[in-house]
Amino acid sequence: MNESIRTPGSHETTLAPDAPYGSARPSSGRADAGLRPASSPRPTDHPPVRNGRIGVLIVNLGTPDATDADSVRKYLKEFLSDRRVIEETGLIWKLVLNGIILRTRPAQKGRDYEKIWNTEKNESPLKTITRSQSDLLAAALAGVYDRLVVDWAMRYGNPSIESRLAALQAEGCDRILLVPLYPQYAAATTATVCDEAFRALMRMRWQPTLRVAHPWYDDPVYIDALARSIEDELAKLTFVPEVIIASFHGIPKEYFDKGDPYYCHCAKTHRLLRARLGMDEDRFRLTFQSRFGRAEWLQPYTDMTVKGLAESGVKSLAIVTPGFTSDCLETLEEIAGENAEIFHHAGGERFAAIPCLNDSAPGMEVIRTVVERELKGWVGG
Ligand SMILES: C=CC1=C(C)c2cc3[nH]c(cc4nc(cc5[nH]c(cc1n2)c(C)c5CCC(=O)O)C(CCC(=O)O)=C4C)c(C)c3C=C
Ligand SMILES: [Fe+2]
Ligand SMILES: [Fe+2]
Repeated sequence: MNESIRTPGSHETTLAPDAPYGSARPSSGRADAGLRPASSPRPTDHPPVRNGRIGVLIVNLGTPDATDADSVRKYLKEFLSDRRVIEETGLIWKLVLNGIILRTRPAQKGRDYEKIWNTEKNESPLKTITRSQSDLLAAALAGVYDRLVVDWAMRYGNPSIESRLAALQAEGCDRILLVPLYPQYAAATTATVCDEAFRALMRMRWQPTLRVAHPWYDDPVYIDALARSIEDELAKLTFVPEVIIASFHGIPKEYFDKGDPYYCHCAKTHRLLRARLGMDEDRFRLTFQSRFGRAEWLQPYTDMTVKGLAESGVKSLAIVTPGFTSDCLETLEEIAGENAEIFHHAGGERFAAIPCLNDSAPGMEVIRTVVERELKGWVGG
């Protein structure tokens, strides 16, 4: 198991059938005894199966194992071959993916990952933070519930969802709460975590019962945690930003047109957070970042907004990224790096990127609230 696991020790039970399978004592008294042909084989007991524990698996998007082009290519190939992410599956897309994207992007992105890499642990910040969230969640719940095992996985790359579900099952978890770490639902993020988990279950004889956490885009605990963290971070700055942008990862506009609720979830988070911070729409903006490919994505785009604000005379700007549960390439490199540069080039003077909730106390309060709510009926009274 990962380091984060709390092992409840003696609480597991080892399940064996109440009587040897196929026991054919002539008058066993069992209701089905008469149904078994006299000549039926008599296998021995099935192997002991541990059960009775409850698993919590938190899952984030994924990240390459290293910054070299081959590692990034492997990660991007898995990611961009997911039909929940790129719905286009035609020959032209396959040619573009294999002939252009996977030839050029891995080296480029590898250099970007190098800028933010956690050299001490030799892994990306997304991995470091997700592991820490799992460890802290396990510690917070340790004294409250027995029989609980907390673990973490990545949708793409390692540790895989399949490997951690198998590990939880081997630990005796016959009920598992899956927590895709996305406050706002999108098919490209939340649904693909569920797809992957259920694909793993397809290969299991005795499937654990699975629950999936509901997205928490409008949860008062989440909105309050964001607001408190933004207020604290703003108080640390040497300037008061004229404008604050709430930048969410985008999706293609076509996915929204087809019914994905992601835009609505982001818009609601933004509206509630703006109200909680007491700011008007000019001061606290909603934008979408990380556009990929040439199709239209959700608008307004973050980079164009940042440039436009600087060009129109805004000198100080802060960007928050409430859709990311932890800092990653998209916040540390794209926002704190690229967008800071765009702002300064266009005439801006003071720029701040506000950290994500990460494994901070308010951030952990959000994850813990979501988990405890979803565990109701499985634990406690
Ligand atoms: C937070 C929600 C996210 C949504 C929605 C999302 C949609 C989405 N992403 C891509 C393409 C890429 N995203 C990449 C990185 C990345 N994306 C998210 C989150 C969401 N993506 C995170 C947390 C990360 C960072 C991972 C890390 O290691 O730090 C990348 C990889 C980097 C790159 O090559 O630019 C791609 C590609 C699409 C196409 C999409 C919606 C359809
Ligand atoms: Fe993404
Ligand atoms: Fe809607």
